[in-house]
Amino acid sequence: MNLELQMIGTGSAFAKKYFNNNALLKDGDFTLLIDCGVTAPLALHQLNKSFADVDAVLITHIHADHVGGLEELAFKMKFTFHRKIKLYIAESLTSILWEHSLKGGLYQAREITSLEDIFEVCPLTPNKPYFISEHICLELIPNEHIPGKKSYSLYLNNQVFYSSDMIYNPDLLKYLVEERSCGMILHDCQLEGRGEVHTTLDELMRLPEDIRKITYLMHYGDNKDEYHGKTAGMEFIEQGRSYSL
Ligand SMILES: Nc1ccn([C@@H]2O[C@@H]3COP(=O)(O)O[C@H]3[C@H]2O)c(=O)n1
Ligand SMILES: [Zn+2]
Ligand SMILES: [Zn+2]
Repeated sequence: MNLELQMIGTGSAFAKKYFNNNALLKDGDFTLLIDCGVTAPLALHQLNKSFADVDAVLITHIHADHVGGLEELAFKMKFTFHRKIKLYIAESLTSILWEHSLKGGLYQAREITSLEDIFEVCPLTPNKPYFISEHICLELIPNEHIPGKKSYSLYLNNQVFYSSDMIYNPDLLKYLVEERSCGMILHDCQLEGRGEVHTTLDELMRLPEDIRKITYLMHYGDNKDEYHGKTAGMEFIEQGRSYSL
């Protein structure tokens, strides 16, 4: 596939040791930022990067650890870099993102009155693949996360499933592996407590071995190190490290 995935953060929403669960997906010179949480500017800075290195941003759902850095990104693009990058987002979320999340901070008469004043908005229809660069094919898969709130997982190049935030859905994982040649799963992983809005480690440990073998854990809490060797063979994705896909 020849893509590189670098998690700029691997933490759960309120983790303090890890940044928000956001990623850079690189296809040669093209860099997609997958989610842009509150900590994204600092996370990039600590990797000697900045929003200047980002060519497009994709949003999976509207929670601060996934969109909270967009205000800074937008201001930087508009007034520092003078560049409009592509915003990939489910069509169902475009007006919600502006009206309920970004407008309060970004609105400026005659300058910024809509998402389109900042981004080249690319609304995506779920369950439909889109080539967004030469080698990145992206599909949004609707998932269950928060009651009444739309949120999406990603399926990359018909091979890699990126859960973003979702409750346990083993049937979806089995379907992707058995019917759609999925060879890698990056899954959110709540280490403790009941999985009311996320998937828990206990739930993932119930998956069949062939699925666990290709499952990597992300969006975890600060005490992740206590769970090394206690994950039924599933590896933790490491913040800052680059993975070849
Ligand atoms: N019903 C809810 C809703 C939200 N939350 C917490 O808030 C976080 C928002 O970002 P997240 O990454 O989806 O994780 C959520 C829960 O930690 C929660 O614990 N229970
Ligand atoms: Zn989250
Ligand atoms: Zn969330």
